[in-house]
Amino acid sequence: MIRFHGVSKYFPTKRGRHYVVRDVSLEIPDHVNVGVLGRNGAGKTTLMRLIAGVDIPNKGRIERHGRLSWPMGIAQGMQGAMTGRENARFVCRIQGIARDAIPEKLDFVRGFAELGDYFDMPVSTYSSGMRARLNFAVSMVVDFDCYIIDELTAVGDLAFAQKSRKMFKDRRDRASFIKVSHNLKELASDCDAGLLLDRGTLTYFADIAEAIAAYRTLTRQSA
Ligand SMILES: Nc1ncnc2c1ncn2[C@@H]1O[C@H](COP(=O)(O)OP(=O)(O)OP(=O)(O)O)[C@@H](O)[C@H]1O
Repeated sequence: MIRFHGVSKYFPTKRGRHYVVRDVSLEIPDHVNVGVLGRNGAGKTTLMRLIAGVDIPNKGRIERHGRLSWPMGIAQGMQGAMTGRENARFVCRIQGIARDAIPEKLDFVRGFAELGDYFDMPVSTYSSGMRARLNFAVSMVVDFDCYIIDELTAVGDLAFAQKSRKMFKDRRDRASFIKVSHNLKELASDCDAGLLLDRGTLTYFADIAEAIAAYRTLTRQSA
């Protein structure tokens, strides 16, 4: 369960504060796959960073129960001077994976991220897509209760995105996700519930179809 208690997040601009969320209180239940909707620049990436705890609110707090992943999909979070293998090994260690289980996890990451020989080269030599695939594959070796996914389709090609979606389907009974996507068809088929972000307000819909309908109304109004 994730609970927002009076959460505000803003960025200072020349014209004053730009609010991504303003005084938001809501609850995201456990075991529910949630699709995050919002227009370009609404603040979806910032919201995912807040939920994952890699960014903090200006006001209020976010209560989290269970193990949440870091934001996946974006090409961040890996040490450029270290190789993909070293990064993956480091994460395995800090996440408490048994030493003798690590080689198998590293093989999985190398294969899943489709890095080939680059796995043993510094991450600074990777393309942003390769970094994001590494980030994604590494998070898959940890048993999180909830995965925070920011635009998976931006991670790589369609085949990678499909493979990743299948991975979540296979884990459905033990893990859920909160994901941002501009692909409404994908959200409708993969998610149970929705979060709609618009001009500082964040609304939780227990039914993804209702969230998509509200988002469509919003985009029609601003068209
Ligand atoms: N570090 C920052 N400093 C100032 N403004 C920022 C910062 N990070 C984001 N913003 C602004 O906050 C708003 C939300 O950005 P964010 O990237 O979270 O939106 P988004 O909904 O994910 O966008 P998109 O759909 O285009 O990917 C944008 O207007 C952006 O310019």
